This record gives sequence, C-alpha cells and structure tokens, in this order.
Amino acid sequence: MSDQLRAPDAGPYDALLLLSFGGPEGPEDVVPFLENVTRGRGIPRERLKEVGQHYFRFGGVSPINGQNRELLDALRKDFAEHGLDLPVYWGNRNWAPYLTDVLREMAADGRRRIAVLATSAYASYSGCRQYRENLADALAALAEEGVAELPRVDKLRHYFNHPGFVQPMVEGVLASLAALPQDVRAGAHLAFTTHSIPTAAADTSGPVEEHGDGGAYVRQHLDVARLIADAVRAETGTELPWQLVYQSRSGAPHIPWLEPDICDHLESLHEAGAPAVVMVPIGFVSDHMEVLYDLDTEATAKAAELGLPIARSATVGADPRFAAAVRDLVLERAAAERGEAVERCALGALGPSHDLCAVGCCPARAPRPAAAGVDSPYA
Ligand SMILES: CC1=C(CCC(=O)O)c2cc3nc(cc4[nH]c(cc5[nH]c(cc1n2)c(C)c5CCC(=O)O)c(CCC(=O)O)c4C)C(CCC(=O)O)=C3C
Ligand SMILES: [Fe+2]
Repeated sequence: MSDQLRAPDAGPYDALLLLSFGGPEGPEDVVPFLENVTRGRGIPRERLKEVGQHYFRFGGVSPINGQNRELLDALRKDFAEHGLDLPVYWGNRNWAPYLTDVLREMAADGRRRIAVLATSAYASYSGCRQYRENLADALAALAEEGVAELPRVDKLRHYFNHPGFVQPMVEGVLASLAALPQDVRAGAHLAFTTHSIPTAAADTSGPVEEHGDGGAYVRQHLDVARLIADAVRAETGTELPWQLVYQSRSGAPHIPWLEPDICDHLESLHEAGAPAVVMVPIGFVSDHMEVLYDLDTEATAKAAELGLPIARSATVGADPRFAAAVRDLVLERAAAERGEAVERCALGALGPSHDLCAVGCCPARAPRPAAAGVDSPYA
C-alpha cells in the first residue's frame, strides 16, 4: 500500500478531547457561568457586573460554544477524510458540557488514553496550567466516584507557531487590509492583540529557564506577530508598522497587568498620525466574547470616535487548515509516545513547544495538582 493510502496511526491514543473554556447559552446562565470562572480568583464585583453586561448585550449567549461545535465538525470531517479513526469528544472548564462529565462518558466508552487539545495556543497559567489543573480535578472526581480505570490524559503541545494556526491569520490580515479604504491601506498599522494577564503571571509563564521579562507568553506572541507581519510584507511588498498590545484586562487595579491596552494604543496611534489600523487577535482561537465585545464593540467604537479607519482580522476558528494542524499534532504526539523519531512542524524562531510541562512551568499562586505534566499524579 502506498503511504497515502495507509491509515494514519493514532495509537496509543483512542480518543481526542477538545477542551475549551465554555460560555453561557442564555441569560439565566450568565451569572452562574461568571461564578464558575471567577471562583477564588479575586475579581472585583464591578468588573463582574460589567462583563455580565457584555454577555447580556448578546442575549446571554457566548459565541464560544457554537464555535467549538463547528470546530468539532471540522475535526471529524478532516479525520474521516484522512482515514484517521479517532473519536472526538468535547468538554469545557467552566460550562456544560463539563469536563468531568465528558471524561466520565469517555471512561464508560472504554477510552483509556486521551489526547487533549486545549483551545488556547500559548503558555501561561490561564492558558495552560489551569486547563491541566481542571483535568486533574476531573480525574480526582471520577476516582472519588469509584471509576475503576481512569483514562490517561496527554495535553497536546502549544500550537501558536504551527503553520495551520498562523497561515489562516495571515490571510485574515490581507483580507482586512483589502477592506480598508485604498488611500489609507499602505500606511496601516497592525495591532496584534492578546489577553492581558498579570505581569507576574507573564514573567513566570513557560518553563523556568524562560521566566522573566514577559516570559514565554510575551515571547511566543511576539514570534507569531513577527511571522504574520513578515508574511504580510512578502505578500504586499509593504512593511507595515506593528505592535503587540493587550485587551480584556481584569483583576484589581493596583495589580500590574500587561499593557498597553488596545484602546489606549488606538489613541496613541491616532495622535501619532496613523492613517488606519488592523486589529489582529492572535491570542484567541475563535471569535469569542473577548473578540466580539472588547475588539468589535469597544475598540471599534473608540476608533470611530477618533475618526480612525479600523478593521479586525479573523481568528482561525474552524478553518480546515487548523483542523489539519490538530491531526498533525495528534499524529506527531502519538509517534513520540510510541518512541518513534518525529518531525515537529513549527514556524518562527522559537521551535516546537514541549510535550510535557516541567515542574515550575506557569506556576499557580497556590500549588495544586495538575495532570499532563512531568509531576502529574495521574501517570
Ligand atoms: C490568557 C487568557 C485567555 C486565552 C486562553 C484561553 O482561551 O484559555 C482567556 C480566554 C477566555 N476568557 C474567557 C472569559 C473570561 N475570562 C475571565 C477572566 C480572566 N481571563 C484571563 C486570561 C485568559 N482568558 C485572566 C488572567 C482572567 C482573570 C481571572 C483569573 O485570574 O483567572 C472572565 C471573568 C471576568 C473578567 O474578569 O473578564 C471571563 C468571563 C473566555 C470565554 C469567552 C466567551 O464566553 O466567549 C475565554 C475563551
Ligand atoms: Fe479570560
């Protein structure tokens, strides 16, 4: 049989779990959802009221669940088209379908070795370890219930620099530039945006060797921003000025978070005479609430007030190239787990991210058990 026809081997994995944030599906879900998200996180009441309003503006429905359903469809379609016989499940950290429930279902279906794709592409406590803690919590809950054989969960590596994540965003930027008025296009600024996090969390993001000065979180985002800016220059022949900026700040005002905020950045650009801006939300996998509210609503209104032409480029969402990248990540990890030599696909200067988080990678403020790392209590 030719290579093309041989079915790809996902062994030892017998399932893929799409693990996401979760979001409300109606007005009555909003407050309990926010309580789930912020339990023990010290978010001021005022901020919660304000974020609740963002959801109510959209009928209490977060777009994230619909986007995950589309991604599930894209993954199943891609796997079927490539002869990869691997069932795909979906569970969330903060809303139904809950992670614990889906892992219980997977165990009952006889799944023993699960590859996990988190809908978060970069290192950080919020984007990586917190998902691993929730996996450990879910396994602990199943053990408590007396589930005899707990499945083993392996979280797939960070994919911020995988071409299947980067290339759709390059196209998105080109499309946004084309949508700007012709006379301002050539001078447009690219504002790459991601979720602000406390500077202390950024500085300790990634493995211990990468701590300090924004840590792996900032370096990974800068690498992706540079890759996209370079690809756009190669395509348009114009070097557009760019900067990495932040959005969706939360937490108490006296705690430092990554800055500048996108809205302050728009003001500075306007003052400096920038003719137009494309916002590029590289920190997010789909157009969820942070993108629809903080960029498409708030920042877009700020730009209108300044008279600054603005566009927002697409996130990868359910792009077939992203689905193919997920297949690549599963097969890469499967081969590595079988002890085979693997080629790991990665663009940019940083190289492919690690499979297993080391001790001290993206530490929590208060240490808790986390699965899928070198010190996981669930081997
Ligand atoms: C790095 C990062 C990502 C990207 C990685 C990833 O995707 O995981 C992300 C994604 C998301 N964050 C989301 C929602 C929220 N995040 C909050 C709060 C926080 N996020 C933080 C960080 C991140 N968040 C942090 C440091 C906090 C402060 C509280 C704490 O220290 O933990 C709050 C509380 C209210 C507020 O303070 O904003 C909400 C409601 C949704 C769902 C959106 C939807 O419904 O469509 C998604 C995808
Ligand atoms: Fe968040």
